[in-house]
Amino acid sequence: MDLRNYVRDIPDYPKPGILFRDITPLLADSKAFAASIEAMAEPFLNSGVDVIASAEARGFIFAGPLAVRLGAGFVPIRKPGKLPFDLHSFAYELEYGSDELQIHVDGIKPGQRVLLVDDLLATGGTMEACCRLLEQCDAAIVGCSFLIHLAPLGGEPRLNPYKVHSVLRYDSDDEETDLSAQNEQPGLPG
Ligand SMILES: O=P(O)(O)OC[C@H]1O[C@H](OP(=O)(O)OP(=O)(O)O)[C@H](O)[C@@H]1O
Ligand SMILES: Nc1ncnc2[nH]cnc12
Repeated sequence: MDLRNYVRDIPDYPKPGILFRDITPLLADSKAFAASIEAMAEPFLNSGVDVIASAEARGFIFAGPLAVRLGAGFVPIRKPGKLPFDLHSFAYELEYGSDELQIHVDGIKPGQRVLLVDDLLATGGTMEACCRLLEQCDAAIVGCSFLIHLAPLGGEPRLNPYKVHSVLRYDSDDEETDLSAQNEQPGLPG
């Protein structure tokens, strides 16, 4: 199944010059959604993941099913004003302006093995903030798993030294690579 066929490109959204990768057609198709979860989980099946952590909102869509698939718990990372207990916070710069993410101080126990999940890696600002929050929790970060990686936006180096896995890599606005297909054997169904 070619998951690229389920990602819709919307030019100039949410502002001129941005090519928005719309995953709603993929989410609406049960087989494409299930294949996405499987491909995001695959490198981490034997990694002893205790917890999936993810930032709202689109990350949550993938984090819940991945937690079930990997036999792990789920811990939310949220925008300010959403979590009720004591918090770790991390403020970070976006392309324009700044934002902040938070996690409960007891969401992750020191040493727990955590996989971070999001739908898409662009500049890496969101996932880098998640890494900093997990470091405040003394978590053992197993890696970061994405459905989509927009490689030209330079997010991956910001996640060093952590393992980064993505299912669909886009190297330019009109070129895409299905990384899962690179591992398939020619002639075998898949
Ligand atoms: O790598 P970055 O440049 O940080 O961009 C990636 C982030 O952008 C999107 O979230 P968005 O902030 O649009 O919020 P949403 O999940 O609520 O739609 C996406 O879901 C990632 O979390
Ligand atoms: N180009 C893009 N498409 C969809 N979501 C995004 N989040 C950040 N950049 C994005």
